[in-house]
Parts: sequence; structure tokens; C-alpha cells
Amino acid sequence: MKTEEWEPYYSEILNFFGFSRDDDERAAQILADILPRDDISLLKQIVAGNPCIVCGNAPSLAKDIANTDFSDKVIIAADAAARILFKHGHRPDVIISDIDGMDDDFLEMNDKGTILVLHAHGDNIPLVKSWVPKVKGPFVATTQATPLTHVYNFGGFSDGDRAVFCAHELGAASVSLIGFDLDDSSVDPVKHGKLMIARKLLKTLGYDI
Ligand SMILES: Nc1ncnc2c1ncn2[C@@H]1O[C@H](COP(=O)(O)OP(=O)(O)OP(=O)(O)O)[C@@H](O)[C@H]1O
Ligand SMILES: Nc1nc2c(c(=O)[nH]1)N=C(CO)CN2
Ligand SMILES: [Mg+2]
Repeated sequence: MKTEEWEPYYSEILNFFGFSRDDDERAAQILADILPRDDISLLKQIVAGNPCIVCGNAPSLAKDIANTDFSDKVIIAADAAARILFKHGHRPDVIISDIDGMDDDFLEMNDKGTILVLHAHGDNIPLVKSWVPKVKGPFVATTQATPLTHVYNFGGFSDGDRAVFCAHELGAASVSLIGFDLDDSSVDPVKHGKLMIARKLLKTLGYDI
């Protein structure tokens, strides 16, 4: 999504949740200052022209994994969905995360080649500062605010829809979704709001979920 297209959605999100644009920008700058490397070329190489499966972390994910043929597909995990995939024997090619679902197992996957695409925002600055310096493997940095050199904005808001936007932006041949249940009634009101925004943003890419 181009910056001009993203801006109205971003403004609406900031207003809806009461998030601060200044804090998001500050977080992006902190990430830019400490990022270990920029593997955007590798990420493009893996995604461009290939069929991708984006895995959200709905409770249905485990069942969806059992019913999915992952062969020859690029596996992109939204945050903690990576853990479920890994436990089922599928190490994701890419993890898209705002770091709240991160633990040492993400570093273990990263050591084995999984690209970590870590996102800075106004409410995760301590997580950015504590986890980013520990990353030794392939790494890409993102923001939802104005992009910086080496800090990208592909569009999207929650980890799941950002993953879908990233795949489209980088030229995936196709992007299918598993582990997405946007009407999940077990989530708290803030998460519900995020899932409704995900639905709206994914609609702009033609997904009716
Ligand atoms: N029913 C669902 N519950 C949770 N996540 C879902 C669901 N359906 C789709 N998703 C997508 O899976 C992503 C990863 O889920 P996870 O539980 O790891 O959330 P999270 O890290 O708290 O998400 P975020 O940080 O984006 O709020 C979410 O960002 C969301 O886009
Ligand atoms: N400022 C801010 N930005 C976000 C937040 C959040 O809690 N605060 N959560 C996100 C993932 O759902 C994505 N972006
Ligand atoms: Mg997250």
C-alpha cells in the first residue's frame, strides 16, 4: 500500500485506539538506531513470484495446519502463530511480529534461517530495546508510521494483516490465509477492535473474511 493510501487508515487507527503518532515515530527511530542488519533483499527474494501462506494465530490454527499442504509454499507466521507452526514441524520462512509474542524460540528459528520482521510502535519500545539486539540471523525492521531508511512500512496494522500486506507488497504470486478467525468471540475488546480493523484493511486487498 502506498504511503498516501495508508495515511487515512493510519489516522483512523490512531484516533480509534488513542495511540500517539509521535510515539510511533519515536519507536521507529529507536529501531533504526539499533537494528542489527537489513535483509530486505533476502525477504524480497523469498517472497517475490512465490505462493505464500500467511498464518494468523486464531484458535483454529492447529486444525488449519493439519488440513494445509505447505509444500513449495512460503510460510509467513504472524507473531505467536510461529510457535504453533514450529511445534507442528513447520519452521516459518518469515515471522512478522510486534514482539509481544516473542520468546527465545523466535531466536532459535531465526538462527535456522527464519527472517524476523520486527515492528516498532509507541507501545512496544521496551520490547524493541530488549529483543532487537539479541537477533543474530536475518532481520527486517518495520513501522506503521513514516518509513525511515531500513525501516519499512508495507501497510497493515495487526501482525496478521501486516503479514498479508508485506507479502503482496513484495510481489508474492499468491497469498492464502489460515488461522484467521476475525469473529473470534474469545478475544478481549481491544483485540476485537484490531480484528475488525484487520477485516477492513484486508478488504482493500480483495479478501472477504
Ligand atoms: N482469532 C484470532 N485471534 C488472534 N489473532 C488472530 C485471530 N485471527 C487472526 N489473527 C491474527 O493473528 C495475528 C497474530 O496473533 P497473536 O495472538 O500472536 O496476536 P498478537 O501478537 O497479540 O497480535 P497483535 O500484536 O497484532 O495484536 C494477529 O495479529 C491477527 O492479525
Ligand atoms: N501504538 C500501537 N501500535 C500498535 C499496537 C499497539 O498496541 N500500539 N498494536 C499493534 C498490533 O496489534 C500494531 N500497532
Ligand atoms: Mg504481536
